[in-house]
Amino acid sequence: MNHLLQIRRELHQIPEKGFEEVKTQRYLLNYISKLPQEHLQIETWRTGVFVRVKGKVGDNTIGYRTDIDGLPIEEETELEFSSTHEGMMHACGHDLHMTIALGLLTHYSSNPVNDHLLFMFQPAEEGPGGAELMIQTEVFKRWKPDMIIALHIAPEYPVGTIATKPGLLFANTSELFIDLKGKGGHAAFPHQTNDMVVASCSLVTQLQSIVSRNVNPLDSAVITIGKITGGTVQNIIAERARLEGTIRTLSVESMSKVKARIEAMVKGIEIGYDCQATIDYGCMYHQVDNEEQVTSEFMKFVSTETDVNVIHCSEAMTGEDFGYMIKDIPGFMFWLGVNSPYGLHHAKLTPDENALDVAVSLLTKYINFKGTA
Ligand SMILES: CC(=O)N[C@@H](CCC[C@H](N)C(=O)O)C(=O)O
Repeated sequence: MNHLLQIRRELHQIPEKGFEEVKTQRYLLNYISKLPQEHLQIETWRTGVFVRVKGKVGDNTIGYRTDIDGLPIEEETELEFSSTHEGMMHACGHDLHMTIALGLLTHYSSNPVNDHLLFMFQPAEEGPGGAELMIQTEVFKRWKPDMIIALHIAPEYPVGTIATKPGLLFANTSELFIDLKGKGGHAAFPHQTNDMVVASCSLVTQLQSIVSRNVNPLDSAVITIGKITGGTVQNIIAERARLEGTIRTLSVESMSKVKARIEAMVKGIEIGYDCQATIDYGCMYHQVDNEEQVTSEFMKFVSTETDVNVIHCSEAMTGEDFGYMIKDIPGFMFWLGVNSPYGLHHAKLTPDENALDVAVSLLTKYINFKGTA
């Protein structure tokens, strides 16, 4: 079997939650330990790994980041190499992202370029967020890259397509957890209670008006409530309910505005339903803002390649904590076409593995170009 396929399939079987990527880290370290070590320096950070490939001249450092965590989804692909971890799946392509990073590292471990390369295997992209913490480490500061690259698989594009743009690519995100506490009681005596199922339904409905009525129609925002829990059994009025969701905005300012409106509505629910509410914003990610010059240069580079097609895409409401890595260091992220009928975060996501060779080959050419310039 093709070497990259084998890595991808082995990693696919062991998806783990953010900061619990113990087997994944062991797999990565074991793989890296078998590469020629002469040019490599390896450091771990929590469940992540840094690998530096010392350059031949070594004034500059090119960073390459992959995320390594999985998602709490029960896989339904029926692939023979499906997840062996119940209720967990690599449903956002991080198994492919890691494989591509290992493919590049394998090549550069015996073929270093002039520049140093820094590979970052970053935990917890799906939450609670590893990038912001990883760049605060002493190791990152010591090996600080001058530019950083990352990719994300794109199920909607065919294999051989790369899509990106200079400037804003991914949105600002904030998780959203709202807990409501009222007064439970007998289903037959609603007048003696404050029903948190009714309160939560009303709140979910009200939240829908924020994007349609409070955000400039020429701007964009999303409020998604992905999970509601409340109550205990069908004939008891629920004392508690919890809403879990996420907020997405295309500007930092809109995020503050959306949050202010949510807070006002939650206050209204407290008064209207005589209950107590708490809001927790969980993890928040800074927008992915591709640096204009390096992204344009990359797109131009890809356009000269005959076997890859580059598209100037629109920004997306997805979030990525990679945004923190390129906040102060020039860099970019791009979409890699993997042609899956099912999208990201879907239990039947089946990326076309031919995209692995496309990415490794393209990025090897690009890093050679940048790293020997
Ligand atoms: C690429 C991608 O799908 N990223 C995730 C990031 C999630 C951040 C956080 N857990 C949240 O839900 O806000 C995404 O859902 O866009």
